[in-house]
Amino acid sequence: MTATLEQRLDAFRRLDDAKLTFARRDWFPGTSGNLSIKIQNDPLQFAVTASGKDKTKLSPEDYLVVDQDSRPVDETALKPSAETLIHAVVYKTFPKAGACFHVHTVWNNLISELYFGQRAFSIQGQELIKGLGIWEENARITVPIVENFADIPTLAAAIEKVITPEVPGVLIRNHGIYTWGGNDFEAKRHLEAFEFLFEYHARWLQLRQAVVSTTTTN
Ligand SMILES: CSCCC(=O)C(=O)COP(=O)(O)O
Ligand SMILES: [Zn+2]
Repeated sequence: MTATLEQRLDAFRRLDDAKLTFARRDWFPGTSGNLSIKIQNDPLQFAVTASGKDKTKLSPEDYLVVDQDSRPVDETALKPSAETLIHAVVYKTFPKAGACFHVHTVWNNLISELYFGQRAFSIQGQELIKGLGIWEENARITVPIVENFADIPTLAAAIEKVITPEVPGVLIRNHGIYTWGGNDFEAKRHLEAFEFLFEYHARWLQLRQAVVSTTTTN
């Protein structure tokens, strides 16, 4: 069965909301980023941003619906995001995922490069970890980091190997983050929590270094 017009319009409207919210935060520099909302599981169909668009703007040609092979469901001149395969991997790996968001920010890029050697970024004891749906005392999270392969099937396969149900995100080295959730509200909350944790940690390293330099030179 294919998605109804009502389902598509609802997904497009939700994508508009998420897109404008993230655009206001400058989370789509240079047309980067892509967003999707799942419409149905069996067979998989999801609405995804069209490739190369200015994501700070709204137009009638912003989204299209694709299938489990990342192919458009309808005849269209629009091209799905170049990274649609990654969204498909998320939905196939986690059938309960209902939305998947990808942004490039300075903070997520810095953390992805700083910790690429360990292939993971870990952080503990931060309140915002609860924003990821993890409520245990003094929780520690580990976000996997993959190489930024130019070949998207290779990148998608690398992501498929490292994503886990415990932590709803993956960093791509010097590229950005993919995060997901049961619906668009949850995926947005996860993205905001990740970005807070990345920025906090990067700023903490800077401040700590500044304090160490001051105390050793005085
Ligand atoms: C100029 S950004 C390079 C491609 C990318 O990483 C991205 O997120 C946007 O690609 P899309 O095809 O979804 O516009
Ligand atoms: Zn990207």
